[in-house]
Amino acid sequence: QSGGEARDQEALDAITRSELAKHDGAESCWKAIHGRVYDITDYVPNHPTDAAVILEWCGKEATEAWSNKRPGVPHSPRAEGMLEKYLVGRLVDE
Ligand code: HEM
Repeated sequence: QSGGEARDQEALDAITRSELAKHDGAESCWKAIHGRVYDITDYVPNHPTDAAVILEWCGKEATEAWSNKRPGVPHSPRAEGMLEKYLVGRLVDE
C-alpha cells in the first residue's frame, strides 16, 4: 500500500464545504484542518476531553480549534501524527 504522508494534495478526493457540512455529528464527524478533510468519527470517543469539546467542530473548518486546543496551545506532534489515518480528502470551494 502506498500513500501516507507523501500523498499528493491533488490526488486526494475533492470535498466541498457543503459535503463537509453534512458530517456534523457523532454519527459522522468530518473536520477540515489545513485544507484537508478528516473523518474522525471513530476517534471521537477516544479524545481525552468531554466529547462535546470535539463534537462542536464536526462538519466545520476546524483549523483554528486544532491549532488552539487551549488558547495559544496547539496539539502535540503525536496528535498531528494521528490525523493521517483519518484522511478522506481535500477541501475545495463549491
Ligand atoms: C478540532 C477540534 C479539537 C479540539 C477543540 C480539541 C481540543 C482538545 C483539548 C481541549 C485537549 C486537552 C487539553 C490539552 O491536552 O492540553 C485535547 C487533547 C488532545 N487532542 Fe484534541 N481537539 C480537537 C481535535 C482533535 C483531533 C481531530 C485529534 C486526533 C485525531 C485530537 C487529539 C488529541 C490528543 C492526542 C490530545 C492529547 C494532547 C496532545 O497530544 O496534544 N484532537 N484536544
